[in-house]
Amino acid sequence: MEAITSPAPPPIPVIDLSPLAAPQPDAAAVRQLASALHAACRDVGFLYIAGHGLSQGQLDGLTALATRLFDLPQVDKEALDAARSPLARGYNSLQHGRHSCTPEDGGPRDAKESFTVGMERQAGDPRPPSPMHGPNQWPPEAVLPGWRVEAEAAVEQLLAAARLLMRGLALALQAPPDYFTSRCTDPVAQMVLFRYPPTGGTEEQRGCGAHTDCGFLTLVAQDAPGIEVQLSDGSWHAAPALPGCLLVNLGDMAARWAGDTYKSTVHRVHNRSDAATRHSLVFFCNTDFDAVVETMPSCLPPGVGAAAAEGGGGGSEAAAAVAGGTGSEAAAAGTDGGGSVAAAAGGGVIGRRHPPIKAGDYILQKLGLMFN
Ligand SMILES: O=C(O)CCC(=O)C(=O)O
Ligand SMILES: [Fe+2]
Repeated sequence: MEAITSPAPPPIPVIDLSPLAAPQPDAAAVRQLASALHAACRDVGFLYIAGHGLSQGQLDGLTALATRLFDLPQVDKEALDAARSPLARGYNSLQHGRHSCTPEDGGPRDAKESFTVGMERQAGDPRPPSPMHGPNQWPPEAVLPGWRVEAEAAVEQLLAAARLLMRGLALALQAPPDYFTSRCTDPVAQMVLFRYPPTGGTEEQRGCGAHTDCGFLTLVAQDAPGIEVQLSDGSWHAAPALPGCLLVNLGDMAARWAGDTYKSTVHRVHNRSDAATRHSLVFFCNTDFDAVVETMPSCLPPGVGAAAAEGGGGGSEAAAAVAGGTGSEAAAAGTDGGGSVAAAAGGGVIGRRHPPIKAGDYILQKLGLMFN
C-alpha cells in the first residue's frame, strides 16, 4: 500500500478569514491574509479556513445531517433516488459508485452513498431560471423532521463562508474584493452529503477515486479522516478535520480563472478504518450560471492583462506587479465601500490565457463527461 504521510506542520495551510469579516478591516491583516491565500492556492490548491463564520456546533451539525439522512431505512432513501431527478438531485446508493467529474475509468466503484441538494428558486423569483437551478428531492417531514430546514440553513452558512473566501481570493488575485461575489449572487452550487463505509485499508476499495473537482471552490466538513491530497511531488497526504476549520480546495474553474497559476489538486477518499463509518458534507460552490470565467489580469503578462482587465478586475499595474514579481507594494486598488483593503500577493508566475467561457457552460461541459 502507498504510504500516507501527515508530517507536522501539515503541508496544507490554515488561513483565518476573520480579518475579511471585521466591520473595520485592518488593511495590513487583510494584505497578509491575501498573500497567504495566494501562496496556498499557487502551491497546494488545498487549505483549511478558520474564521469562516460557522461555530464548532454548526460544523458538527453539518456532518450530523449526513448521519441522520444515511441512517434512514434503505427503502426511505431509495424513495429519493437521484435517478428520478432531471438534475440528479437526491440519493445514490453504494451501487452507484462514481464521481460526477470523473469519467468512468474501468476501475472499482466508489464505496460511498451520497445525497445531493442543489439550488432551488423560491416561488415568484423574477430571475430567469438557469438550467442548473431546480427542485430538490427532500425527505418527507414525517420521515426526517426538521432535516430540510437544517439542510437549507447549512447551504446558507456555507455560501456565506464561500463568499468570504471569495473576497480573499479576489484580493489574492489583485482584483477588487467583490470581483467574485458580484458574480455569485444566484450561484450554481451543490451540497453533497456522503457516507463512506470502512474498508479496512484495502487499496481497491476506495471511497472516491483520484480526481480534481471541476467547479470553483469546494468546502468540506468531515467527521472522520479519509480525504487524501496529492502534493506536487506526487506524495499523498491525509487532510483530516481540524477543530473549527473547514477544508477547502480549488476546482478546475478556479485554476482556469487564475490562468493555471493556481492549482486544482488531485484528491481521493479512502476510509481506511476497520470499523468507523466516515461522513462528509461537501459544498461545491460556483458562481452564477452566466458569470464569465476569464483569466484574471494579474495572472497574465503586462499588456496582455490590460486587455483582459476591461471586463473588470485589477488592471495592468496589478498584472505587472505579479507577472514581474516586483513585490507586494504595487497593489490592486480594491475597495468595497468599507474602505480600501488593497492587497498584492506577489508571485512572479505568468499564467495561460484561456478563452472566456460562461461558468454554467463550463460546468455542464465538465459534467458532460459523465453522460457522454
Ligand atoms: O468526501 C469528501 O471528503 C470529499 C469528496 C470529494 O472529493 C468529491 O466528492 O469531490
Ligand atoms: Fe473532490
